[in-house]
Amino acid sequence: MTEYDVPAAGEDLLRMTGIVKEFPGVRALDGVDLDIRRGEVHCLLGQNGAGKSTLIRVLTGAHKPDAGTIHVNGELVSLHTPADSMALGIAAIYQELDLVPDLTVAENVFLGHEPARFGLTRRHEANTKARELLKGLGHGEIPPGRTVGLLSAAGQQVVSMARALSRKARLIVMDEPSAVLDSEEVDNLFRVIRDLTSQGVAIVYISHRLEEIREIGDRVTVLKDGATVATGLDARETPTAELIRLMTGRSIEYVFPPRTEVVSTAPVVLEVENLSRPREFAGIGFSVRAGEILGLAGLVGSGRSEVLETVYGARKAATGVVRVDGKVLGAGKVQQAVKAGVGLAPEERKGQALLLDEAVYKNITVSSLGRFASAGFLSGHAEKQAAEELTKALDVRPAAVDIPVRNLSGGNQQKVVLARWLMRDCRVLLLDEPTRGVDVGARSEIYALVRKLAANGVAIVLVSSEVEEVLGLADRVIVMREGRAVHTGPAQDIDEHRVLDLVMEGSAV
Ligand SMILES: Nc1ncnc2c1ncn2[C@@H]1O[C@H](COP(=O)(O)OP(=O)(O)OP(=O)(O)O)[C@@H](O)[C@H]1O
Repeated sequence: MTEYDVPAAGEDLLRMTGIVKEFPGVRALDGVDLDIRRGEVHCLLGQNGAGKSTLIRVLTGAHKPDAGTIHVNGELVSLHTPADSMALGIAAIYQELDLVPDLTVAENVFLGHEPARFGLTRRHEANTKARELLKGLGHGEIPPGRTVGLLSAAGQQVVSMARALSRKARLIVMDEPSAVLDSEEVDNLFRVIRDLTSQGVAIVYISHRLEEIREIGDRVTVLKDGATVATGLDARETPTAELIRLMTGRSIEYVFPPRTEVVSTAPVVLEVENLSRPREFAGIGFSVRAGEILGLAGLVGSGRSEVLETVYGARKAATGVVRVDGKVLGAGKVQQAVKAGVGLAPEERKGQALLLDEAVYKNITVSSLGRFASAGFLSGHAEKQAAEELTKALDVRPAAVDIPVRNLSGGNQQKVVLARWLMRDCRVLLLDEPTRGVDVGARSEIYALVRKLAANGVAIVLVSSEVEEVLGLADRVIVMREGRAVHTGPAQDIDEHRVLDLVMEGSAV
C-alpha cells in the first residue's frame, strides 16, 4: 500500500484545547478538548446537535474557531483553510461525499493534486496509481476510468478514502461511514481501518451505532452541548448505559415499546401482489392490516427501498398490483397514492426533502397544510403549535421551530423530515431507514411514535438496515435477498442470526 508520514511514537498526533465556535445565536462548540494518538481509532460520540460535525469542520479547516488552540505533532498550527489541514495530513470522509460526480474515479482521487508533484502527467499513470489504492482498500474491482456518479454510495465512499490515502493522510475523520454500507461492506471498512491504524494512521470515527464503536474503537470522547464531557474512555470496557448517560445526561432504556396485538379482523389496508421491476425486484407480495407494522429486512441493494418507492408510485411497476383500502393504484402515479393516504419518508432525507431556508415548523407542516386552513386562511398559530409538539417529542435541538432548517445538525434535520410524515394523516406510512443518523435518545422516541401511529390504525411498512430494529419494531418480517422475498413470517419467530443467514445465503457464489 502507500507509505505514510507518521509522527514519532508516543507523541500525540493532534491536540485540540478549548475550541469555541459560535454561529449567530448558537454556541456550537463551547470549549472542546480532544487529543488523538497515532494509530488509534478515536470515537466521537454525542447526541444530534452536540457539535461533532462542527468540531470536524474546525479540524479540516472548513470553520475557523473563535477560540482555542490546535497542536499537530506538538506544534501549534492554524487551520484556516481545508488546504492547511490537508498539508498536515488531515483528511475527512463525510457522509455527503465531496466528490465530483461527472469526473472519473482516478480524476477524483487525484483532484487538486499538483500533477507535477506526484509525477502524474499521464492519465494512465493516474489510473494505475488509483487502481493500486483501490486494491489496497479491498476494492480492486472499481474501474479507475468509471464516472464516479455511476458508483454505489459504498463505492463512492471507497473513492473518497482512496483520495485521503493518495494525500498520505495520517489522520482520517470518518463521519458516520457505515450509514451507507451493508454488513459485509462494514466488515471490509473495519479491515481497512485496522490496516491503516497498524501503519500508524489515526482514525476519528463518528457513529451513532454503539456496537460498532465497541468493535472498532480504542478510545471514546463524548460531546454534549458543545463541550467535552468525557474523554479517553475505553471503547470496549465502558458500559453502554454509562455512554448513554454521558451523551444524554439521563438514563434511557434503549428498548422497543411492547407490541399491541394486531387484531386479525382488522381491515387489510395495503395489498401488494406480484410486484416486479426488471433488475430490481420480482414477485413481491404482501398485505398489511390497520395497526400492523411490516418490516423489510435485507442488505443494501436487495431491493427494499425500490419496493417502497414502487408502492408509492415514484417508480413504475412492470408487473403487479397495489391496492389501498381495496382500490387499485395506478402504476407510477404518486398523486393517486398520496390521495389514497400513502406517505413515504424516503431514505435520502437530507437536502432532497427539506426546504433548507424555511423555518423548522414550515418544513414539518408543509404536507399537512389543509389541516391548518380555516375559512381560506392558514392558522399560523395552530400550525406552529402542532409542529412544536412533534419537535418536543422527537427532541429536536435547538427547540426553536422558527429557525431555518439549514441551521440544524444533520440528525436534527432527519428528525424534522420524519416529523413531517408523522404529522400527516396517512392510511399507509412507508418508512425508509427512519433512524439513520439519529442518536440513541431520539431513537427510542421514534420507536414509540411509530408504535403509536400503528395503534391508531395506520398500516406501516418499515425498511431498516438494522436487523434489531426490524425485529424489535415490526409485527411481521419479510427478508429480501437480491430482489426476492426469501422469508415471510412473524417477527417473534425469527432472530437476528437467522435473518443474517438468510440475507447472506448464496451471496458468496
Ligand atoms: N451554520 C450554522 N448556523 C447556525 N447554527 C449551526 C450551524 N451549523 C451548526 N449549527 C448548530 O450547532 C450545533 C452543533 O451542530 P453539529 O452539526 O456540529 O452537531 P452534530 O453533533 O454533528 O449532530 P448530528 O449527530 O446530528 O450530525 C447545533 O445546535 C446546530 O444547530
